[in-house]
Amino acid sequence: MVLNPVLGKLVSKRVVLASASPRRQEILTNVGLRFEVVPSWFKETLEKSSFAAPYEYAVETAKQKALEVANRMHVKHLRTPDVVIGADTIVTVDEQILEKPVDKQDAYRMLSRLSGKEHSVFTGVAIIHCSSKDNQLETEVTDFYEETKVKFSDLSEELLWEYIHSGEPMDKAGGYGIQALGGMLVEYVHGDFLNVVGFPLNHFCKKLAELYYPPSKHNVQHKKYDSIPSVDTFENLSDGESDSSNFTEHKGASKLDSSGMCSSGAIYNSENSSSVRTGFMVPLENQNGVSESGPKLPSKILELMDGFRASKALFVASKLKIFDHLKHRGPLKAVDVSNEVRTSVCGTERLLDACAALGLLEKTPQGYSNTDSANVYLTSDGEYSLHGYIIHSDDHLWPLFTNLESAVKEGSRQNHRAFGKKAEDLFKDYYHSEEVKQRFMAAMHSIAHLTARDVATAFDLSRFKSACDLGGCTGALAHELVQIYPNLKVTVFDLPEVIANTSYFQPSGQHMAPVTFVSGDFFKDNLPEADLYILSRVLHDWPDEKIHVLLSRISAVCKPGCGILLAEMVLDDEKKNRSTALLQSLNMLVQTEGKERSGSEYRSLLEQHGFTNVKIRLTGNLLDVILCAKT
Ligand SMILES: Cc1cn([C@H]2C[C@H](O)[C@@H](COP(=O)(O)OP(=O)(O)OP(=O)(O)O)O2)c(=O)[nH]c1=O
Repeated sequence: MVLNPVLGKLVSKRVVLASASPRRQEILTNVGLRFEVVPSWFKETLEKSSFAAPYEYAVETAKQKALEVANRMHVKHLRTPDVVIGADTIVTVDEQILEKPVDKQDAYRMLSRLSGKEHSVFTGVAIIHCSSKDNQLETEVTDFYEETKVKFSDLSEELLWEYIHSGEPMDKAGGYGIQALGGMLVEYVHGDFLNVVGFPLNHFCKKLAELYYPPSKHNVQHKKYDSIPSVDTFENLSDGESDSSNFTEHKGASKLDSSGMCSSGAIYNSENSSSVRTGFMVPLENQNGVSESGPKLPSKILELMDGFRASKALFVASKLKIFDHLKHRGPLKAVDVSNEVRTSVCGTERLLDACAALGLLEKTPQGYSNTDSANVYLTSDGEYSLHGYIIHSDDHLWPLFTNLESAVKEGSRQNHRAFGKKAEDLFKDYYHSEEVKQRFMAAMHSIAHLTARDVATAFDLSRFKSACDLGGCTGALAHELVQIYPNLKVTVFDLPEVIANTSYFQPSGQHMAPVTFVSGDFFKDNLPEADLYILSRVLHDWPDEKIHVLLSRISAVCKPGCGILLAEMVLDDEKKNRSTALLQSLNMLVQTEGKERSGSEYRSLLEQHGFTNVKIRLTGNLLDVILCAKT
């Protein structure tokens, strides 16, 4: 495998990717590189006009991103990394630099400029080698850029807006993602595709080859690597796929490293005395000083195997309210946290370390503190707190999921096994035990609040004068709707036990437009009159028979032109791509008679009750939105 020697040079180094881009992380993970992710705080505000060419801007931004992380890690965490990688992707058209759109209008402006034209995508990359001398950070910077040309077809206004409403453009340079829906806009690509997605892997490998395998004296004519050098270029390294005599296969050489990772495989020997490490795994040296390395780590599978550990660490830290304590009192040492939350010091320290490694906390010599996102999402009073949903996940979903195997075998919910109660009785508990009710409502509120803006703006709803959110619970979506559409009167309709407990969740503020709460059962009682009926995360609770009952009741009170708005995780028609939604469907299997459905399945259910013109928007947030009208 000829590429291994290049990336293998990074195996023994502490490598940091100074980027929050999930695409960059994926590209580098896919080739087996092991690295930490520390997103850069460098603000992308360099003066563009001061650069002679656009790529210079991208390269300088990449450099500043990486240097910021190198400095921060050195100063703040006293952990100097060996190598920090930074990157910046820009799109240029008509001599203008396009970065990520700030809002939907900005995305529209960018995409309409790109329509029907060829443009360039530049990614600047900086590889910073760091060392520490007398406690001073020393850096050696290598940088480069890659250009790829992309041509868009002519984009109609409708397609353009549909694409913008999908939510995909917002975190991407030029306002599109070639790797997903944006691929549909592209007529041709000239150059490295991965460069467009955010990281020019091929050029990166060539750069590493230049750095780690400079041309030898007898080979000086090769000043630069125009291709990724084959192993021969690396001073007669043997390739595992060649039949060189230096290659010895060691069957059964399988060991666990300290992190529990398994490595097995071949030994590669080099001509000179220093052993050359190939493969992406931490090499194991045998008695002759020859390093062994095995096949590429199945990192995705390992991540899935460990997934439950990470979930449980998050659940326990949330349950112990560690994020709340750290928000108000941090940074705190492990011993102080354990005193606050009355837990063992050794257990708490391990939990805190795991949370820090998972990116939920920051660890410094002063102690542990919350990351920004922990403050926003994990504290119980954070602006978009998910605390309620996390506790619900731990107390309710976790026991249900431990019975997934039975659910799959039997094809039905598992409340009786998980809680010793039938689902119906459990449902009564939701509303008769104060504690369970509050927990459930807090969980529903968490998700509704977090998704409300995207649900409310997925379509222009300004033509509706009144809306009724059936099963609208705490009114999180209703409040968002009245903010966005000041002329819309919104009623929340839910069971009396729910309505009686909504006051705790109401937003404060003098200028909040009112929302009306009405109690009732949408399967039995008269539905309030409205132009638009909203069902958010309701239909997925029920089997088709019950949905028909509900839709026929809505259809009976809906006048022509009135509509239904559904907010659900919508599966793709082939049910193979949207893993979050597919896992949510398993979640429905273990606890309800419902399931997640595809766009076509929702369309068919709605059309059977006279609702047509069914439009579906994928928001890119947790919930997708479907709008239809009664004919
Ligand atoms: C053009 C294009 C860009 N992109 C992405 C790559 C980058 O992640 C992003 C450009 O923004 P960048 O500022 O380069 O990167 P980022 O903000 O995502 O991450 P960071 O600054 O922390 O490194 O656009 C795609 O995913 N697909 C595409 O087709």
